[in-house]
Amino acid sequence: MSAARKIPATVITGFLGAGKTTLIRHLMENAQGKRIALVINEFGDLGMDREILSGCGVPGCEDENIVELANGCICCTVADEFLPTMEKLVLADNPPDAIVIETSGLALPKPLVKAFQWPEIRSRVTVDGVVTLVDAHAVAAGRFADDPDAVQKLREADEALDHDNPLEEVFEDQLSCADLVILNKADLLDEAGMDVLEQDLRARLRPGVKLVPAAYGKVDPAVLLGLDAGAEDDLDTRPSHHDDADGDHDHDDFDTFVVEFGAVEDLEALEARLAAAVEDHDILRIKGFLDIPGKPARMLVQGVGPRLDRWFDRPWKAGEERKSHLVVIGLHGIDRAAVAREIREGRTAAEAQAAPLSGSAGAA
Ligand SMILES: Nc1nc2c(ncn2[C@@H]2O[C@H](COP(=O)(O)OP(=O)(O)OP(=O)(O)O)[C@@H](O)[C@H]2O)c(=O)[nH]1
Repeated sequence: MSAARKIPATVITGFLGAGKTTLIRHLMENAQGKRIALVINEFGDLGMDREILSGCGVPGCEDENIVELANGCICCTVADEFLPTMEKLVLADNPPDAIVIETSGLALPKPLVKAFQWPEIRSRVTVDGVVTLVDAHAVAAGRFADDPDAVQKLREADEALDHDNPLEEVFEDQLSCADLVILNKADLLDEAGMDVLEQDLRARLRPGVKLVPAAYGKVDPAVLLGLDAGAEDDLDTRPSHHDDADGDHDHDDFDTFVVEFGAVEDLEALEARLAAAVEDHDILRIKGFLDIPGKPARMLVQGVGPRLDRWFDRPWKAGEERKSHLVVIGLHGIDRAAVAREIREGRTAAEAQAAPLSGSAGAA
């Protein structure tokens, strides 16, 4: 097969909650007849993004059009999961016009691009571009930067400590691998804030990489697709914190788990408990569904750092178990039992007294 007929694959990367799923939904809504296959690489075997997309009702987002790679690190499952998935897509009787891959918000994109160098894939697919979404609001708020005081305290406690910030590393790897950067959540920053952010980020990008501001991932598909980067052929220009890792790297910086509970009678109280849990623990992301009694639809909950969004996404299906369950992603070592208890029951009186909440939400 000639290079000209390779299927273009777009890698959508970006930290947890930057807006990848939202952008993909917008892309599918505006695909204008282009047949796009979706591959989703989740962190942990939880299937939440697939569930959110297939529940959004947009043509092209049906469950059967989405392939999920359940292991958060694609480079470790290349042979078992990624290659067979890609082969199935490209060898189908009616192969897609384009492939869009949503990486886990904790994934390093370079190993994924590297996987396209495997001979079985290279002859049929090319990486059209790595599109990195940035949560402009979170970055401007310094969420990926080290807290200098905290680092100093750690250093004082342990001279030998090699302090790497896993958030910063993932974020920088995603930037330095980009062919295009979308500054998403522009609605949450003013123009001056966006300008400062743009200047700061530009210094961390490869030369010539464009920054495009956006709200809710509303970017013209013509801007996202057709970058023609052939990224698998110029990996050397995309530095990574893990270049020296020799394929042997650590997956243990982050933990993910599910908290299940019953129908939610008092939504405001739950929101206050979630806000308290986010403040008390190293929680990076919360997403899931709630059973609200008397409502025919399930409620989708999206928490990114301290921000919490919620809306009804689709009616419960006939025979579907109505349940409330939230996926929590946090830094490694997070106290799962304490988080689950706080979400289900709230802070204990002693906890509330020991650390009054800084936000507007009070402990429930
Ligand atoms: N205000 C605002 N919220 C946004 C924007 N884009 C996405 N969101 C919200 O941010 C939350 C996370 O969006 P997602 O699209 O799920 O983010 P993601 O990058 O796919 O998240 P992970 O898969 O967990 O990494 C949701 O509540 C979205 O509605 C935006 O431009 N502005």
